[in-house]
Amino acid sequence: MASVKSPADETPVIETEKLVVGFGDRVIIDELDLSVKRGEVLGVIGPSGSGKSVTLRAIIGLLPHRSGTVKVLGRDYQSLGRRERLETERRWGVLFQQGALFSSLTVLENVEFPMREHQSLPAKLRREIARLKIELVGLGPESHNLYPSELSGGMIKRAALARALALDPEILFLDEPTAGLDPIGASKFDELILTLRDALGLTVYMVTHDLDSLAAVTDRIAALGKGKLLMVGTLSDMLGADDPWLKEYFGGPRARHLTKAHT
Ligand SMILES: Nc1ncnc2c1ncn2[C@@H]1O[C@H](COP(=O)(O)OP(=O)(O)OP(=O)(O)O)[C@@H](O)[C@H]1O
Repeated sequence: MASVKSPADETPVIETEKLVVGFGDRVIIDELDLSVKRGEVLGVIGPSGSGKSVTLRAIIGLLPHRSGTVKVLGRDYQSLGRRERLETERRWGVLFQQGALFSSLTVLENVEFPMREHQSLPAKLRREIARLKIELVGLGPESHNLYPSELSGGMIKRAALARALALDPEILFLDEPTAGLDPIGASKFDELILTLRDALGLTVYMVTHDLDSLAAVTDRIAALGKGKLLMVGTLSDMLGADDPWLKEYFGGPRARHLTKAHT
């Protein structure tokens, strides 16, 4: 299990306090308190539409919040000036649901992109670093000059992960990283996340619906429901939860093997 050798300590690197996010007259996230410790992998689950992606986007500053605070690496992002924001953004990498690679750039150019934006490195060095990141995520050199439309789903995820790692982040945000992958591809991706976490000391915030991924990768799980935190705890805690949605989620036929392994 991931939790056995987790290097997590108690310092929160992501912290929301009474976070409220809404659109028009709809409140999507309602006074959410959530904290992620350094070095841990937190899985975020919840029914479709419960606000998992909205929370992620609010934490990384892509969505404004109405009230409450979001602190990442000890800084309240919303109160930062432009320069400090850019400095903070360099310290995290994001893997969006569909990969969000630039379709007009090759894999190599996509991975170089954040370095172009945030660093002033000589072109040769930038290219060399991009090659290393691509190798790190398990893509071969034959992928370098391919465009996103020429990649398989698994390759897109890996290329997007290489781009998320381009600036040597401390935190990795993953939005459904294994969605759309076949079970073998998904479990390889899980292994990759754990290897990277252990090798690079990353903190990982992972939104997922994937039960196997939750079991393989996470140290703790936060369950959202109707904009609130239903529960936070280990997989074993989740398997013993009283909440009706959690009972159904972890008690359903797809979760039976987890129940056998963890209770
Ligand atoms: N830009 C937006 N404008 C208006 N409403 C939005 C916007 N983004 C998200 N929402 C609404 O916020 C709610 C939560 O969306 P979110 O994408 O966070 O759900 P989710 O929990 O990630 O769902 P899923 O598991 O299906 O991906 C949904 O009702 C969605 O319609």
